[in-house]
Amino acid sequence: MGKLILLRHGQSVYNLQNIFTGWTDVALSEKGIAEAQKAGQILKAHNLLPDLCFTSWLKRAIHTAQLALRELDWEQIDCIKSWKLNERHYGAWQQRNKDEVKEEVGEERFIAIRRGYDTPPPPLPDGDPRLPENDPKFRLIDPSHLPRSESLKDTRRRTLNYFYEAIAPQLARDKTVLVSAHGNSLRALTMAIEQLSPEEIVKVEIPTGQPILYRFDETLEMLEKKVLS
Ligand SMILES: O=C(O)[C@H](O)COP(=O)(O)O
Repeated sequence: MGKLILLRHGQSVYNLQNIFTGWTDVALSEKGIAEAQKAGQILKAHNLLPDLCFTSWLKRAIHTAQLALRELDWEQIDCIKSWKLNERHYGAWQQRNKDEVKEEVGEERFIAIRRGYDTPPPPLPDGDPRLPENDPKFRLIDPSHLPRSESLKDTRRRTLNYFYEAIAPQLARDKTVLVSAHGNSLRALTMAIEQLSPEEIVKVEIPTGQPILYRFDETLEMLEKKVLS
């Protein structure tokens, strides 16, 4: 079995401003660029040269992969992009300040939605300019698949389908695979890989720009997890 490296994008400009991002396509901050470059240096120090990479359709993840691979002097590999690795869709919370939302809904509901498993944020209403169908980037996707809000459970369904369909076969071919994605799309994958319960996933935070290495047995059971530094 190959090796899997999960990498959450570097800090984005919305992370910096404490704003819910979800499918909003924002750039990396200066710190985020430095974190992505550092991730490449960390991979180099551990002698980890990916055979191929996967990213979402969002530029903070795409740029993180590119910056890390440039740092590794390893830009020739294929980078396959899928919207199924996008961040969880944060519904009507997208583009809103996290503290203001917390104040409005109360801490308990805020944590249940933000870190819990099956409660989505309120969905985007009809006609909202933040709806994915208004973003030309998503014009090729069947509109019935485009979310208006997602729980972690919804995010897990699409990321895990993609994992088994596209990523796991590469691991079975002994490839070293880099996946550059997002806090919650990676929490969804982590939950499945580490077989965590809905109660356990509440406490899991994925740091920006820090590669996480997994090794598996022949049946894709996790053998080892290492947070690389
Ligand atoms: O989409 C976002 O706002 C962030 O990427 C992740 O947000 P969270 O840590 O609040 O879930």
